[in-house]
Amino acid sequence: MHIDLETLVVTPSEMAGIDRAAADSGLDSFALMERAGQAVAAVALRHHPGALRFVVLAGPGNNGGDGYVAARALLKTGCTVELFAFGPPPTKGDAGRARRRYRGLARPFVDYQPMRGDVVIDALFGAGLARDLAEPLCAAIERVNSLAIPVIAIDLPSGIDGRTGAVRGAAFQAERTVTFMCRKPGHLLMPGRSFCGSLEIYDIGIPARIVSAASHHLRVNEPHLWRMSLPSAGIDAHKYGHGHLGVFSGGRLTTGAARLAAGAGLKAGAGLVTLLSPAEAADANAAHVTAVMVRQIDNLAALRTLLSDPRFSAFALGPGLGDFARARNYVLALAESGRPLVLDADGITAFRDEPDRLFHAFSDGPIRLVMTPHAGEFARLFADLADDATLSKVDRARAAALRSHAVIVLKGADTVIAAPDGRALINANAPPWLATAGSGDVLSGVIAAHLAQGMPAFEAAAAGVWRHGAAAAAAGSGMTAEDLINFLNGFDQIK
Ligand SMILES: NC(=O)C1=CN([C@@H]2O[C@H](COP(=O)(O)OP(=O)(O)OC[C@H]3O[C@@H](n4cnc5c(N)ncnc54)[C@H](OP(=O)(O)O)[C@@H]3O)[C@@H](O)[C@H]2O)[C@H](O)CC1
Ligand SMILES: [K+]
Repeated sequence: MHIDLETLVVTPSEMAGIDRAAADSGLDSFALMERAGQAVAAVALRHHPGALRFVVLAGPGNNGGDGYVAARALLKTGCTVELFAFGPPPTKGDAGRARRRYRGLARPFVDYQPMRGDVVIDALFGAGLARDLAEPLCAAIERVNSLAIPVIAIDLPSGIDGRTGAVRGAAFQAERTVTFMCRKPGHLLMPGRSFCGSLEIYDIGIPARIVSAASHHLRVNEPHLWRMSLPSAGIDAHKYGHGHLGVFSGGRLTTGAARLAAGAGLKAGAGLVTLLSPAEAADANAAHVTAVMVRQIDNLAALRTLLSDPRFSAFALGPGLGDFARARNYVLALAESGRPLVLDADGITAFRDEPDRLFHAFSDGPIRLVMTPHAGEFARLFADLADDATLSKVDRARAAALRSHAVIVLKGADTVIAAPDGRALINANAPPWLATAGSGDVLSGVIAAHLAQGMPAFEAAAAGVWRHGAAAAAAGSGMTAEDLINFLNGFDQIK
C-alpha cells in the first residue's frame, strides 16, 4: 500500500510517539538526528553559499542537537560558524552526543550580537516548545527579525507552537523551515504558517508505516483525497443527473449574496440552480440572472410544496438572508426533508440562541449539513470552543463537527474542514486576496453544488474549499467575487 506522507500532518506529540516507535523498531535514533542536521546544513549552503558567518542558535533539547550536527557539517566545509547555546547544553542522549561531536566553540546565548551578513540556523526549540518564551529570548528574536537576517529554522521557527500555530511570546520570521517526514499543524495554521517562509520536508528515514500509524486523520487538503468522489461528467448525463440546487435569497436590498452563491453553484457543476426568493426581491433577482432560475418562496407552505419535488437535491441558505426567524423555520423544514444543506452567514447566526435545536435537527442519518462559519460566526454557535485558548483551530473544528453532526468549514487563510468522525483537512492553496467581499457566498454555492451532485458532505466541502482557492489563484490579485466564479475550473481540469 502506498502511504502518502506528502499530505499527512502530525502533531508534535504524535511525532514524539513516532520517534519512540522508530527507536523501538530498532532504528538508530542518532542516525535520524544526523540526517536531520546534515539536511539543514545542505539547505543553508544551497541557499547561502556566500554567507559571512553561519550562526547556530542551539537550544537544550533535540532541536539543539540537530543544530550541533548542522554546525559540525558546516564547519567541515570551511565556512565560518559560530554557535551560541541557550540554556544548559545537552549532555545526555542523542543531543549530548551531537554536542560532543561538534568541535567548534560554543558561546553563551547572551553573547550573540546579530549582524547583517549573518545567516541564522534556528535550533532553539522545535517540537518540544512547552511554554511562552521568556523576555530576553523574545528580545533577541525580535532583534534578528528587525535586521531582516535570513533565518533557517529547524523543524519550526522557535516560538511557534507546533500544535496550534500560535506565537508563544515571539518567533523567528524564517526565510525557510526544514522539517522532517511530514508537516506539523504549526506549519499550516495561522499565524505559524506566515513565520515559516518556504517549507522543505526532508525524509530522515523513518518508515512511512510508522509515521502514518501514529497520525490521526489530519491532512493537507489536496485533490487526490476527494477526486474519486467527484461526480462523473458523462457526455450523456441528463442535467438532473447533476442535481438541482436551491439557493435562498435575502430581501429586496440584499439579493447579491445569494446570486453569487447561485452563479457559483452553476459554474461548479450543478445541473440546475434556482434562486428561492421572497416576493419583494423576486423582480430584482429575475432582472439579474439568466441561466439561474427564480422561484418565489414566501412562507413555509411554499417551501414544503417545493420540497415535494424530489429533483431539488441540495440547498444553500444564509448569504444575505437577513430574516433570522425565516432562516430558522426554513432550515428546520429542510432538515426534515432529508436534503443536504450548506448553512452560511445569517443562516448560522440565526441559531445563536438555540444552537442545540439546529444540531438536533440534523442529528440522525448520514451527514447532510455543511456549515461554513468564519471565526465570528463560529463563536456564535460554539462559544465555549471559541473561548478555549488551549484548542487549535483543528481541535475546534473537530469538536464542533462532532457536536453538531455536521461538516464544519472553519474559514480563514487556513481554512479547516472537519467531519464528525474526526477526519480533518487544513487548506493551503488560498491566496491572501481571496479575503474579499462575496468570497464566502461563492464558497457556499460551490459546496452546495457538490452536494447537489451527490458528493458526500466531507468531500463536497473539501473539494469546494480547494476549487475556491484554485480559482482565486488563477484569477490573481485584484479579483472580485464575480471573477472568482468565472475562474472556477471544470472537474476535468483538477490536477
Ligand atoms: N523524528 C523527528 O522529527 C526527529 C526530530 N528531532 C528533533 O527533535 C526536536 C524535538 O526535540 P525535543 O527535545 O523533544 O524538544 P525541543 O528541543 O524542541 O525542546 C525541548 C527543550 O526546550 C526546553 N523548552 C521548551 N520550551 C521552552 C521555553 N519556552 N523556554 C525555554 N526552554 C524551553 C525544554 O525544557 P523543559 O524545561 O521544558 O524540559 C527542553 O529542554 C524536533 O523539533 C527535531 O528538531 C531529532 O533530531 C531527529 C528526529
Ligand atoms: K527551531
